[in-house]
Amino acid sequence: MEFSVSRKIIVALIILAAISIYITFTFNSCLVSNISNRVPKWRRTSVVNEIPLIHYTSSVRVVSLLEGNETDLSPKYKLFKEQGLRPERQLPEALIIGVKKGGTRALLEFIRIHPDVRAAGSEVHFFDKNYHKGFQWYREHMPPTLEGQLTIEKTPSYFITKEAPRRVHMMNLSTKLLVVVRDPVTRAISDYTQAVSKKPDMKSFENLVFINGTVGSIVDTSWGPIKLGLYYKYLTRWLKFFPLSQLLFISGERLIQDPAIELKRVQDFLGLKKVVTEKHFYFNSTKGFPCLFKSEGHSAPHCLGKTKGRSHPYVDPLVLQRLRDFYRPFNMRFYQMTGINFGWP
Ligand SMILES: Nc1ncnc2c1ncn2[C@@H]1O[C@H](COP(=O)(O)OS(=O)(=O)O)[C@@H](OP(=O)(O)O)[C@H]1O
Repeated sequence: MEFSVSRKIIVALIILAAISIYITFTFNSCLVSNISNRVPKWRRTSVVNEIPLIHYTSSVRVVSLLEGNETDLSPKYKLFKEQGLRPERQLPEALIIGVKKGGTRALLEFIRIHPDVRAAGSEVHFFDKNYHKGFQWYREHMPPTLEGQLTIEKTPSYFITKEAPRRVHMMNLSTKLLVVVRDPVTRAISDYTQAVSKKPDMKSFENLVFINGTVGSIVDTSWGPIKLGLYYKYLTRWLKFFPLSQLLFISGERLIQDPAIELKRVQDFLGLKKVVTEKHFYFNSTKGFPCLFKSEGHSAPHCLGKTKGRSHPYVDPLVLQRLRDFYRPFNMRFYQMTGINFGWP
């Protein structure tokens, strides 16, 4: 009898437990389904996914390596990208500061063949016209480089800009300075040729060289093409800020006759391995100038553009002689200052 009572109690307890389990389960499922139905569809994705998304978008900016004002598609640059290297823009360590019409473009195009050199393509005019824009602006105009690569820029007007030596010194007192110089008489004619190509109604060279326009009278040193040939004067300013050993003078004449010799001097001066050699050049008889077998931008042989190596107008030999006599003492002074006899007539 006792046994049957306790059996009834156990059965009753089991039934009670089963009922309570059923009620709890049903209630909870209703609750869960209710909550999920109230949450808008766009929120029903996993919260775990949202965290990294927000994190990446807010803290990591995906910047194209080509971002900036220079679109650099050079083979050297593409190679860096392919290798997963991150080049950065640096202020130049070397500058081609002049002289205008000396052969500065040729020098830049020749030296930039070197794998350890990267150059700003166009003249940046930072130390003369754009100085107020600041060094950050200047850096942004430089090409991206890898560690160990040298950044170079050329703006020939730096040589004659009064404030340029102090400004370059302020940027980096170790800046290496390259100056391509050329016989000031030929340089003046080259300068005039460029000016007359833009303004065809200009007076003749002979007319502009002399103060009252007559051959044999006083040379007009206020006329830009003449004034710029007084190299000693501009060099004096640079030597107030830089030792002579930090400047390399390249002969514009030899850069045409034997570019490899001048390029050897340039590579030594810049502390570069001798990579650019005679193998890179050939003489193009149509152009009348040395040209490159290949370079950064071209894989085929090519010469500098039409504005380099223009034919000069005929100039009266008397005027030429008068100008040579005028420049001689100033050239001598320049030879003494640099320790180089450039052999100008
Ligand atoms: N390889 C080669 N090809 C063409 N031209 C050459 C070369 N090497 C030196 N040059 C001489 O460079 C002169 C132009 O000088 P710049 O480049 O300094 O001119 S500029 O100041 O940048 O306008 C340019 O002057 P012009 O002959 O009066 O045109 C050339 O004589």
